[in-house]
Amino acid sequence: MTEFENNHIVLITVLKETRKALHQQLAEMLSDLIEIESFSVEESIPKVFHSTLIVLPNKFTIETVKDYIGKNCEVIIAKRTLNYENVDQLLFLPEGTQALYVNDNPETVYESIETMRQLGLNHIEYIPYYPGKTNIQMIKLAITPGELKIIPNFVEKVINIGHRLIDITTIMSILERFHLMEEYGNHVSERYYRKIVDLTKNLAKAHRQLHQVIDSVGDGILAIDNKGKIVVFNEFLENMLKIENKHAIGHPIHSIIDNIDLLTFILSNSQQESGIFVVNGLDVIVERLHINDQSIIVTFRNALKTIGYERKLRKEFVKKGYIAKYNFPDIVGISSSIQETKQIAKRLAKNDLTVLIEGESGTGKELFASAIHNASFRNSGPFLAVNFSALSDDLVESELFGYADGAFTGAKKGGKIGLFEQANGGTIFLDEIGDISLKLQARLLRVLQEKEIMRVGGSQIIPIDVRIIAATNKNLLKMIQENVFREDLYHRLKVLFIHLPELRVRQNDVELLAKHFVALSDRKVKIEHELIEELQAYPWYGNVRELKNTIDYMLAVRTGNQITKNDLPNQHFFQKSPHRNTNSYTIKSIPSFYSGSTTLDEESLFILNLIMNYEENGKIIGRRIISEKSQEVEMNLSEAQVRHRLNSLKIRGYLQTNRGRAGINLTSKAKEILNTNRERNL
Ligand SMILES: Nc1ncnc2c1ncn2[C@@H]1O[C@H](COP(=O)(O)OP(=O)(O)OP(=O)(O)O)[C@@H](O)[C@H]1O
Repeated sequence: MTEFENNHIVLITVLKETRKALHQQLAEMLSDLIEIESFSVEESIPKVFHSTLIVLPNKFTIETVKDYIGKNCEVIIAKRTLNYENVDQLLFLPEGTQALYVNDNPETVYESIETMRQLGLNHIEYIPYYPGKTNIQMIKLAITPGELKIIPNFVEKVINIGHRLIDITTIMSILERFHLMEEYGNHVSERYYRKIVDLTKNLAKAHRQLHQVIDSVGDGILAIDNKGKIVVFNEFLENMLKIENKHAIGHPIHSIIDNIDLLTFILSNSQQESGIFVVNGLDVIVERLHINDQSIIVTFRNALKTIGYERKLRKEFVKKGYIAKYNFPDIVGISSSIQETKQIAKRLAKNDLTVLIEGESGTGKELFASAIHNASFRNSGPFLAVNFSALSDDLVESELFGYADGAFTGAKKGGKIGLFEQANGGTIFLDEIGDISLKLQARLLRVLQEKEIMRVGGSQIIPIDVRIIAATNKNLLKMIQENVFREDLYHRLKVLFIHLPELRVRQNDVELLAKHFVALSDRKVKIEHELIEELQAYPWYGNVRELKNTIDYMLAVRTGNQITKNDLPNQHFFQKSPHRNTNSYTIKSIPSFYSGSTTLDEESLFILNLIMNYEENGKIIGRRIISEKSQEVEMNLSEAQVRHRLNSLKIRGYLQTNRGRAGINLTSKAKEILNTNRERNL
């Protein structure tokens, strides 16, 4: 799957009006999280988009706009729903009113009429109308979702119910695509429901039919007025709670809900605005909103069925299954650094102590953990890989430690066995250990010290026999200084230690790895020699995983039996340097061959600038000085990294080594770029 560079989406529509309406809606929901751009064919679309998440208002638009959708784009076709805010205008029409329903194509016309009927707005007789329709009835009243331009002339009165809105599941898909779901999903859905809630307030005053609007929402909705009486109780909730609406409306909330925890939650003013409860045997996500400090609105979603993301996250949590897939021979690399690391890891495998693996993302931490397990005496036991970045604290805790019978509302009967217990006799791999809360750190420390666990809400001590391998791509020492990681836990974890070298300091592994990944998919494909040189010169901030993704991409787009420089993805594909905000250079971190223009990554630019300064002052500069200077701007390049950069700059024609004198010289190509950049920065 392509990773897009920024949280950025482009909405493309045919008509300007649709663009404006949907842009406004997306902006209301998402603008603080995602940058939204929008274009319409009517106003003109300025360019072809690449590596972009494109949102289209319906499937008919694809054909019209397909030429603007370039390489590596992903398209989300929005699901649309009636704009509930505006339908109240229809309620006051007398029974049997005839109205043209006007939209731009037959399919949406019939679909919308169906939705209107489902909403209970069937006191109106809808007559389909769309451009090109034959057999037209001259009706004087028209209803349209924003398509004012195509209303036929004979119509005298138009009710514009506004453009159909993008529905919540599409909004959630967008969030998920940028991995924002876990953190912001609730928050955004709250905004969405708030709209509906505002509507409910109007509705209460208006017409009983409006309840059907509320009923059409696929979640339970309950509203309570300032006296604690129920004012809205929709059909979904009737089914969920097995209580008829007429027995709920007007009654105090406590006469309807007898689950004390749920009731307390609904009526409390606490910060927590959502929780998981068991309602009639179902796991339900309940969200609470206070409106004007007086009324309360509560939504009930079936945790497993509705959006289903909690379950997905759980799956993600134990994402790699229960078997260790990799062995030491699967770890490819001829560089001395990787060879040495493998030797050390093999020795550690024979031991049963805790291991901490440190390394940037994509350097192969999980690969090593798996190989260590397989080479250890525990290899016939389970290997469980858990990733801490995926779930909330409470869920992590119950997943890891399990819970006792009746531990909390929603706890399954008989309790649940946690991952530590499941890993008994084997190894548990705790990935992204730097992401766990201090509370969990304390629990984990106890596991390491005592080799025993206690289930959440339980009192029984359960001994466990599990080897722990932890991994981090964060600087735990720095986190200790910042008081967000416990020092005692760090030492317990780091009994044995492996550091995995970044791919950019083992340039000589690139060729072998590239060939390895090609071979994994199709042995017959060759790699062009020049491409290998380009790959070796690239800094690979996403390490081996990024190289693998790049090769996979090229294998997919190649035309012949060889992958070449022409198959390289464009610049947005690549992960940026983590240092990209630490200095003020304007030229971004993409080497020239990827962007097609003369751009340089910040580190290379920093090095070239430094060499120029030294040259201008008649001084000689070497690797050590460059490395030291890089520490001053927190770029922290080791001498090996500097050597690698210098080589790469040489290959790309920015540097030459002058045999007559010691040191390195800039080429005219480099000087030109640096001078332009200086002018730009002035
Ligand atoms: N030396 C290697 N030889 C072969 N494949 C490798 C090597 N190093 C990494 N890989 C591959 O690169 C990908 C990323 O590796 P892995 O998941 O182990 O990285 P990681 O350091 O755990 O990443 P993260 O910190 O992001 O979880 C995997 O597909 C893995 O198989």
